[in-house]
Amino acid sequence: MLAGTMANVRTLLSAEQIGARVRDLGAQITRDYAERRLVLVSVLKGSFVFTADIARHIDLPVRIEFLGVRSYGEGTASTGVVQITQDLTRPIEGEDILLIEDIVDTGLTISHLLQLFRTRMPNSVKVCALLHKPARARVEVPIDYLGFTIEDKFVVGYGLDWAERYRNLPFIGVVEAT
Ligand SMILES: O=P(O)(O)OC[C@H]1O[C@H](OP(=O)(O)OP(=O)(O)O)[C@H](O)[C@@H]1O
Ligand code: HPA
Repeated sequence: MLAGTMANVRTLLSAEQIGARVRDLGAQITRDYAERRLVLVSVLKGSFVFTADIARHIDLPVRIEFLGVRSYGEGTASTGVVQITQDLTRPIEGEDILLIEDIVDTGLTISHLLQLFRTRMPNSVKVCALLHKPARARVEVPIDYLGFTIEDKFVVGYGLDWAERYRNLPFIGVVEAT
């Protein structure tokens, strides 16, 4: 394919479907975290779109932190090595942490982050993921707030990339072979 040309992407979840689910998740989080010290930790880069959307449906004075994590590189399979590329800017001791993930695929990233965060003495750590791909799970991880369970396909859009491209698509889709 030519650089700068959009591939054929089959829609799996439309912008409307995602929007409705994100609104519901935000309302649920608002109810569950009333009177608590909620910190959303956006697991970059993939979660930047989901974080921006869900944060605006949480009616609480949340703190938002960003954590840079990478384990896929240019390919479509996890390297199994979870690399922190940018850490939080403040301590999280005593706070209620909600990790915001675009996708739980093998589960290796979230599993690593849960272990890391528990050493930092927060009051609680929970997981909010837009997508879950159970067919590829290599470790079981708890997902406290889940948007959608999806089939075993490599997906792009709404923050998710393929070799750093397609994050800007407003829907979630599968790249079709041409
Ligand atoms: O459950 P897993 O198999 O660990 O996969 C999930 C992780 O993989 C992706 O990140 P990636 O390493 O591609 O970095 P990116 O968010 O910068 O695209 C995604 O954003 C999740 O963080
Ligand atoms: O299906 C996927 N798409 C994009 N990034 C990913 N990281 C894990 N799984 C995926």
